[in-house]
Amino acid sequence: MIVAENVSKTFPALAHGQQSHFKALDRISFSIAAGECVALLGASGSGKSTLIRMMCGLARMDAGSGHIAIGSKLALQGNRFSDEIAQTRKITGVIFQQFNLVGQLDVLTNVLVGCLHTKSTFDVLFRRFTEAERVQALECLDMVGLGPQAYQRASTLSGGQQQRVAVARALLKGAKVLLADEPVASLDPESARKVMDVLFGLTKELGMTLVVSLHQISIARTYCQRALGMSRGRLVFDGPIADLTEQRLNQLYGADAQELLMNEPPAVLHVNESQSHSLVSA
Ligand SMILES: Nc1ncnc2c1ncn2[C@@H]1O[C@H](COP(=O)(O)OP(=O)(O)OP(=O)(O)O)[C@@H](O)[C@H]1O
Repeated sequence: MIVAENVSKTFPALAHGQQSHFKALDRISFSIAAGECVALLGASGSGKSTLIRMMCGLARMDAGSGHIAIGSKLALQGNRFSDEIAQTRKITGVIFQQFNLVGQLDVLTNVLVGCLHTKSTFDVLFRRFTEAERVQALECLDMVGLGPQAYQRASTLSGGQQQRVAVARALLKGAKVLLADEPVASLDPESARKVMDVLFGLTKELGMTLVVSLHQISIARTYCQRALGMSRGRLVFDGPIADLTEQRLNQLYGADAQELLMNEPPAVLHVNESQSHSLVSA
């Protein structure tokens, strides 16, 4: 479902007052099968967000890089967007740490934003949505446990609820691939658990592919079977999350590994795959 081949990204930088460059991604290659749930791990600055931005087609790679394909369509090739990028963007939903909701609009309208790519500029400007779109958006809100909040202003929701609205928006878009960039980093443990339950439960139920960058190892261990581990722009681990030994965590996080493990919240209970998403409470 996702293939990355030889992905590199260099940013301009200053070193000792001189123009220089900084390699944020260095020849990254991996492939992810449909339906997989993969944790993207690594210390701050290791390149996780940059990689996610490439996968969702928000940024270009270096000239001479390989390619990124989503759902057998080419998104990026070398330093250019592919002709097929509209198709890869259409099936890719992105969830950021900072929810990206419009606070003064109601929750339902924020979800309806997920279908903007199917509408004309005129409809978008005047927020003209069909009854069918509204019904579908309400269904998506129900799926993340927020049906009753549909007509509340988005700004009145808690952080965890706002993140679930972002998930509902990706569902309405009909995304087959979900890329989540630190979706629970700013949430308390209980809200984080609810958001991860929704993300994990729905992606399993709908057969979506999930790549989620996380700072909390315990959350990654609870929900994901596989991890990609980044260090200084390089992919240094790709395998079952159970194989992430202390030695490998030291490689990923360096001197911060011990502190990170000591500050980990207790592992949350693994959501039962047969549990319905309707169990999620507001
Ligand atoms: N637009 C940019 N210009 C210059 N450098 C950048 C730019 N974007 C990212 N970088 C650098 O690239 C490196 C990787 O950044 P990135 O945000 O991908 O890391 P990350 O692993 O997601 O970190 P965090 O976990 O803190 O979000 C960092 O050193 C960052 O400063």
